[in-house]
Amino acid sequence: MNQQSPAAVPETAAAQDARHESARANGIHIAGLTKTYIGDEGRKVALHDVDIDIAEGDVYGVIGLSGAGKSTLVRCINGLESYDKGSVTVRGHEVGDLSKKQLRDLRRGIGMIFQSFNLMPSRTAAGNVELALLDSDLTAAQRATRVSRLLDLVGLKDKADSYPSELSGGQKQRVAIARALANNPKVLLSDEATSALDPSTTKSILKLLRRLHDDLGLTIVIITHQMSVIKQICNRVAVIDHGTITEEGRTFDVFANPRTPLTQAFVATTSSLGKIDDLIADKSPLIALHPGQVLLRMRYISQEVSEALVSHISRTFGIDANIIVGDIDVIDDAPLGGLVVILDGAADRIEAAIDYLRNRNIGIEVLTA
Ligand SMILES: Nc1ncnc2c1ncn2[C@@H]1O[C@H](COP(=O)(O)OP(=O)(O)OP(=O)(O)O)[C@@H](O)[C@H]1O
Repeated sequence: MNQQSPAAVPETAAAQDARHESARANGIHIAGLTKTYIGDEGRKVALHDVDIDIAEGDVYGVIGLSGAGKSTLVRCINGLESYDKGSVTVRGHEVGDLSKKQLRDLRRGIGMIFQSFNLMPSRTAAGNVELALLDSDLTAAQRATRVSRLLDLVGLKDKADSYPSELSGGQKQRVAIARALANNPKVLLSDEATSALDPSTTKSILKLLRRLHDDLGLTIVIITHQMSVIKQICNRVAVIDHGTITEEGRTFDVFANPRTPLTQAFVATTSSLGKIDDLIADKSPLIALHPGQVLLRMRYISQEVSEALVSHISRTFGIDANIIVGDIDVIDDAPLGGLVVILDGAADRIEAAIDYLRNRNIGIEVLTA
């Protein structure tokens, strides 16, 4: 395993401390955050004891199923929702302690984009972007120059005079991004911004966000229920389940070694290795196991090709290893290999082979035994 990508090197305690400090000073630091709603159906704990450090410059993903608490988290970050307990600091300011005016200033420094774009149908693309500047000290001419520059930034200069009804979903989201960047925010919150878009438009919007992140030094928080979005753009991810963070880490690490069943299910949606779950559910003859055989899913830092890994364990432990599926992902610029195999041999030899793989930092899931 001689992969040299930074993502392949284990995260050190010093790196974690540095992230923590960056989150507190210039990013988003969330500690012990608890939010309860009191509604017609009684009390509903939407967030429970949430801790998250989003360092300056992160593209940080928060993924969860519907109702997990993602939007509540975003609303706590930009001060639209109060919280019962804990702390939310954005660029060093405790959101819950801010006055109304300070909150307005905070929100000006946080751009937001949504699934539904939230554009005014009666205003052109330029008019929608200009809306975000009406509170500023800029003159009409200065606003027009800035709007034109923003539309250029998102690749829509020629659509300045088009109305939302004349734009595609991807173009509408570009207008919304231009509007979100109008006041030079340091932070951009994206709440399911690509959920209504087809995969290729999603890809182009994520590419745009990545470029804006790189060029403008933005910190971006991506809220999504799609692991493919996390895979394409985020350097770090938190999995939220029923208001609790169940897994958190570098995107590469989470994909290489998903720990909880929910995260494993999310990861499975993005790779052909996930197809094996359908084969199991369908009781496919392809993976019908004889007594003593074990079906194994492995994820490993690529470079070491699948065949080499498989022939090595076969030779060393005197077992047969049959490859069912193999593929390579690229996550946070680092390749991640995956393989599903059936192991066949003496039980203690198979166990020794699995121990060997685990000790070599290969993510292992025994699917059926
Ligand atoms: N204003 C409210 N009053 C009462 N309960 C609420 C309110 N807003 C959200 N909830 C509940 O809090 C929980 C978290 O909701 P939230 O909208 O944050 O989840 P989500 O992960 O964003 O879901 P989705 O992806 O469906 O938007 C859900 O059970 C929801 O029903």
